[in-house]
Amino acid sequence: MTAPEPEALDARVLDHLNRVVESRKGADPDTSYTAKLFAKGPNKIAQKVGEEATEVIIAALAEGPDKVVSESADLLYHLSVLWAQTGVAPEQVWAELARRFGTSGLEEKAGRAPGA
Ligand SMILES: N=c1c2ncn([C@@H]3O[C@H](COP(=O)(O)OP(=O)(O)OP(=O)(O)O)[C@@H](O)[C@H]3O)c2ncn1[C@@H]1O[C@H](COP(=O)(O)O)[C@@H](O)[C@H]1O
Repeated sequence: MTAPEPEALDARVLDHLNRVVESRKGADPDTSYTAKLFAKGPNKIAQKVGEEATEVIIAALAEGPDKVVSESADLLYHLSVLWAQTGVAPEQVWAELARRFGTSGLEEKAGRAPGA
């Protein structure tokens, strides 16, 4: 799959990335990093998401905005692999984000069951 069209260089790039990631299921691990991650399994994929999240934190606290950009891209890519591996369609995440519009985070927190 080729790069997205220039007019899609906004959040739609995530949909393009997710399709590329899905297309790597069953691909040759010698020619695809994504296929290699799928072959290593859920523990490795989850570990990579944790590592990349930590790298975003380090970038934000000590390395500056350019590094935040590149580490965020690494995190979103690995999250895309995790969604594909767990059978989550990106549209489910988009729908959940959309559902939350109009509800303040403070309001949502106040409505949680005790201890949740
Ligand atoms: N966006 C990405 C992307 N971001 C980061 N990475 C890879 O993620 C890895 C992260 O680097 P690390 O140093 O943390 O990982 P590592 O030490 O090599 O890995 P481990 O030893 O921890 O497994 C690097 O190999 C990066 O190249 C990505 N690999 C692929 N993509 C996208 O996925 C597409 C398909 O890639 P392939 O599956 O490799 O064809 C690419 O065209 C890109 O669009």
